[in-house]
Amino acid sequence: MGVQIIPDFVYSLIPNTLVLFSVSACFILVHLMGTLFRRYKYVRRCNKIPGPPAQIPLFGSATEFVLPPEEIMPYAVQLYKKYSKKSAVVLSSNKIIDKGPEYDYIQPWLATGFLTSTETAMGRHVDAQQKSDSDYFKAVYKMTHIIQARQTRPWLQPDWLFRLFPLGSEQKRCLSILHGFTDQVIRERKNEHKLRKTEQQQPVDLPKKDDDEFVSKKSRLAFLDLLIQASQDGKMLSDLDIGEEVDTFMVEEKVNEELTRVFGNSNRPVTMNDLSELKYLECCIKEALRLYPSVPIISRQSLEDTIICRYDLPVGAAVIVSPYLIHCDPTYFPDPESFKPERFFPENIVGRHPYAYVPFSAGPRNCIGQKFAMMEEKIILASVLRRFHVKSLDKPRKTLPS
Ligand code: HEM
Repeated sequence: MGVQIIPDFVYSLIPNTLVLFSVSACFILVHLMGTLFRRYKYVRRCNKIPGPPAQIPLFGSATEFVLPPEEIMPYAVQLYKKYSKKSAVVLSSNKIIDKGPEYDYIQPWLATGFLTSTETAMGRHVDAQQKSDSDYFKAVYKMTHIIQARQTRPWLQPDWLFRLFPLGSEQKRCLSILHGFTDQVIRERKNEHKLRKTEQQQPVDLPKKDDDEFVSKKSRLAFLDLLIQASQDGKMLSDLDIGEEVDTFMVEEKVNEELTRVFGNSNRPVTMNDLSELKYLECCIKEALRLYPSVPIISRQSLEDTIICRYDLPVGAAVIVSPYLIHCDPTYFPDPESFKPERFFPENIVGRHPYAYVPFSAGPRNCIGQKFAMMEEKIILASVLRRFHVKSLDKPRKTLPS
């Protein structure tokens, strides 16, 4: 039987290791207690702000939003109706100016390619609407789902922890599809540019493109007869459906009248002067941004302790402002679900709360591109509507989530 000899210095190390271990454990414990106590004080301060009571101590109301993505907005509407008794101006504050952490989860996708990879904006057609099952289309939806999940579930928020969950590997897979597509688009566009350069060096007589014909008023009116025919005595389209189509048509008609007044029958490009004339079109764009704000939720984080509406908001608190909810508030926009460009006529905006309409946010962190965006939309819409009669295949939103 062999005898194992343990050197003396190993014995001398054991008490030292024990001491080190105990000191570390104490240190961690004290640190943990301190963090929990700070968190307790923080949640206690936040709980004085009207809102749903915390379900799990120390989590505050964060767990309220651990819901399937499609249920988040309807629930937010309920909370808004219940608790939004006072209007507080958060967006103009210089203390609540930092972007909230909710944006971090969009970063891996948006920062590296989302803006350049949407559909036909880059001149390449994804065919997503026809091929709704395309990998790209699925990846877009999956990514929005993952972002929402991370925004509402604290355990998915630290990057290292998120990577351990199946959603972490799912995100990796989606990003490789989305970025792969972007890279391909850029490659193709570069090749096209190269080709065009070569063509320019060897000029050829291209056949002249036919001028686009305006859709005549007569044929636009025939559209109504078509609707009535299509209704087949209410079997295909109800009176309500026809009514909606007629409302849409009336708006279109007004836009078309304005376009005809400004451009006549000319096919000339849109000028800066024209843009200031297209007042009704501008109201239509504003109304569309009211009902369907591109940024439905804005998140901010307070830089220091702040008082809002007499409530104490501790430093670091996340504040969510929802243009989507504000825009649907009947206090500011009666009959909020209806598309009524007239709401934005100068006489109708008199007296409206200056923060009741915030599709471009407001205050010190508002959208720096809003004038450009409005001009761009006007030019594109004017150019398309002068030549085509457009009909959405999507039904307008029927009812607000209750
Ligand atoms: C209809 C089109 C657009 C809408 C609805 C829109 C809306 C918004 C909103 C709501 C914000 C604030 C987001 C937040 O604080 O979380 C924002 C920020 C911003 N937008 Fe836009 N935007 C549009 C087009 C543009 C364009 C065309 C540009 C650039 C040319 C642009 C540049 C920016 C920038 C740089 C910010 C960040 C400002 C900051 O954080 O200080 N936007 N936009």
